[in-house]
Amino acid sequence: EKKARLAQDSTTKGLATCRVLLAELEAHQDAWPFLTPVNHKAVPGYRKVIKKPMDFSTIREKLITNQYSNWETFIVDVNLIFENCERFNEDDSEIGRAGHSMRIFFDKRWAELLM
Ligand SMILES: Cc1ncccc1N[C@@H](C)c1ccc2c(c1)OCCCO2
Repeated sequence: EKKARLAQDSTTKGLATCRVLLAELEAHQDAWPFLTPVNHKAVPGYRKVIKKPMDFSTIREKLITNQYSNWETFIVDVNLIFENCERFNEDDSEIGRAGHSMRIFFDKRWAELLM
């Protein structure tokens, strides 16, 4: 509850938990569309439609270079991946389904680890 949230917030423990969570996301079988930045040359229209691209390798780089002040700023970037996916991909598509699967997994795990 509140006390736990405060304890998790800007402590190193909160960010160490983000590393655990990110490793689980990267290892998930449905992570494949989200592991590296979308190459806009390979995906026509992506650069125009998606204003704030994000992917797991970029999040990892930001974690390593201390660009997240707390776990909440980390969560914002993870959710950006799923929002971008829903915006660009049909729900009934390979990548769309992978995005929904990853979001369900993520929502469950961060609640268990960080709340
Ligand atoms: C997350 C996302 N959203 C929209 C489009 C692509 C992606 N992911 C990228 C990594 C990707 C996945 C599948 C691809 C692809 C690129 O290359 C074009 C050829 C088809 O295969």
